[in-house]
Amino acid sequence: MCEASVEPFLLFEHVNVARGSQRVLHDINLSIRPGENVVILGPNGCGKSTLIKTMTCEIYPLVEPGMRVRIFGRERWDLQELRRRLGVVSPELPGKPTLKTTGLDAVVSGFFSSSTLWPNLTITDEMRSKAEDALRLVEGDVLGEKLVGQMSAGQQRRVMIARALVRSNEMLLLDEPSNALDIAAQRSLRLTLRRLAQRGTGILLITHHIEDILPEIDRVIMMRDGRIVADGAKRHLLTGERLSQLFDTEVELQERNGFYSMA
Ligand SMILES: Nc1ncnc2c1ncn2[C@@H]1O[C@H](COP(=O)(O)OP(=O)(O)OP(=O)(O)O)[C@@H](O)[C@H]1O
Repeated sequence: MCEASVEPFLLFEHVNVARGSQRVLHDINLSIRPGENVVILGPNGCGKSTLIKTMTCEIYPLVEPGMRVRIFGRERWDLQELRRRLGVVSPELPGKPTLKTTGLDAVVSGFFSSSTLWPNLTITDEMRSKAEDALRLVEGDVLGEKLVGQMSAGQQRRVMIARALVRSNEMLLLDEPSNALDIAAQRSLRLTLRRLAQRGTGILLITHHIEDILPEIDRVIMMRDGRIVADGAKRHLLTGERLSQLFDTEVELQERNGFYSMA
């Protein structure tokens, strides 16, 4: 199959989004292929999280002439169905009840997009077995029995990735995944994400940590003031000069074994 015939995972045309009375995304045009690995970079408040929330239909664009949103080739989605195809890992837990849930049950709760396994839910053996597989995939087997509220931030993040993967392993959307993780937990999270990318899961990453940009990520989208100001190959865009302009501060970059860091 030639590349041009592959239906994009996401297609945004002339997307504008308001939050409150303020327009925060302006004329976003974006196409992302399934399995593509992309990082979105930009200063605080530039609209990165709003963009992700628009992709997951938590926020809707303004209905205006020329606006078009297609996700997995469709314009209309039942939210539950969309969340079954799209793995979303946000910085927060899905809700307080998650804290009293075991790691395995938290992953199973992903099938229902719920914060815990409420008594009315019907859980099948297949769901449990898929949840165990997902936990294994993030090397979180030992977390199955542990209460989420008693896990470290890094362990919770692993469980949340498994929870996102249990529904789908097509595309994983991660908003600041390494926040609040210590150096070892950040490293192990990156290894987990690299493994997933190498297996064909598309990674769409928002981060403030340059070190989070995996070697497998080859596309960089830069945002500023609610607009996409650059979108292209990592080798062209991930430079100190570009980042200095984007963040309005002097940035020097160094690259080692496919990873970048501030010099
Ligand atoms: N719940 C909200 N209600 C109203 N405005 C909001 C809300 N959340 C965000 N905004 C505004 O939308 C704009 C974009 O915010 P968003 O959180 O998408 O940026 P961001 O790039 O993800 O920021 P950060 O890097 O700090 O997480 C900002 O001007 C922000 O003040």
